[in-house]
Amino acid sequence: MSHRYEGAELLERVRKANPLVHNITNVVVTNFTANGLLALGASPVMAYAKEEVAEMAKLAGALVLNIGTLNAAEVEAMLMAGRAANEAGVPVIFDPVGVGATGYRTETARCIAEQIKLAVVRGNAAEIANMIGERWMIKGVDAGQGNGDVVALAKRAAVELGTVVAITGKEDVVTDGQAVYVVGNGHPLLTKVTGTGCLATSVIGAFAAVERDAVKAAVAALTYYGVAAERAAAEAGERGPGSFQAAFLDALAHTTADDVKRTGRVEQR
Ligand SMILES: Nc1ncnc2c1ncn2[C@@H]1O[C@H](COP(=O)(O)OP(=O)(O)O)[C@@H](O)[C@H]1O
Ligand SMILES: Cc1ncsc1CCOP(=O)(O)O
Ligand SMILES: [Mg+2]
Repeated sequence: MSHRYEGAELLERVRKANPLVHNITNVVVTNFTANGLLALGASPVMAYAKEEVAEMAKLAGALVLNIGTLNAAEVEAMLMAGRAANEAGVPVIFDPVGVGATGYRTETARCIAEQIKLAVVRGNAAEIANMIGERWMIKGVDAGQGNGDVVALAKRAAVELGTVVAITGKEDVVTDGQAVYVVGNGHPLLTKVTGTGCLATSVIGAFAAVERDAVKAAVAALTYYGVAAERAAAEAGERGPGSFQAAFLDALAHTTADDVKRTGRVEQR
């Protein structure tokens, strides 16, 4: 069964609603994330101070937490923002960047997952595995993509974490532990531009702001994202990662619901 059409409709809903997405993210990807959300048609804000995060999270359509360059003050702010979002019914999306690489990242990510009700956790296969104490190879080395185990991993993680899990890679897997969707769109050049995973997480946030079914939101977001990447690669891929990055921002703005309908590849497993 295909959810392409529903996904296309969600893209239009995001653009109509222009949802505020509150990001507490890392220093590497901040500008790219804001520009990517603007290109999509959402409204980004980055706010980190403990004096204001709760207020901002309550105002937002979604809260995105990303531990890419974490430190103690930021983690404290994430927990405050997460609690406020939970109280206000604002969906919280989590990107466990680099979990498994250091004990601090692993402990922090698990603490956030325990204390905050998360709508979606989005990471690569190694990060999601390490979230649930399974030791997969760290990014840069094949973490199991293509051998079918990613679906099983995503289901185990969704059950254990009690949330929707999205594992990205050559194919993206989205599951709540029961229904499983695999998105085939994307392009290898995405792995040559830093922040494309982090931006994918924030784009899921924008879709979750307009769709409370987190599986639907994540599938629609990642399909749109992959379709835009294919368009950018066709436009500028020959020139390399720099041109691709600019073309990708343009494609995020220009990809329409109709493009997603025509070229989105979503499969239910
Ligand atoms: N080999 C690949 N082919 C096509 N798309 C890919 C490939 N690897 C990753 N992607 C896409 O790149 C984006 C970022 O995913 P990923 O690289 O897994 O995140 P991260 O940077 O957090 O590790 C996702 O949209 C994903 O679908
Ligand atoms: C390079 C780097 N180092 C800490 S966070 C970060 C960005 C990671 O972004 P992504 O996971 O989207 O490639
Ligand atoms: Mg990442």
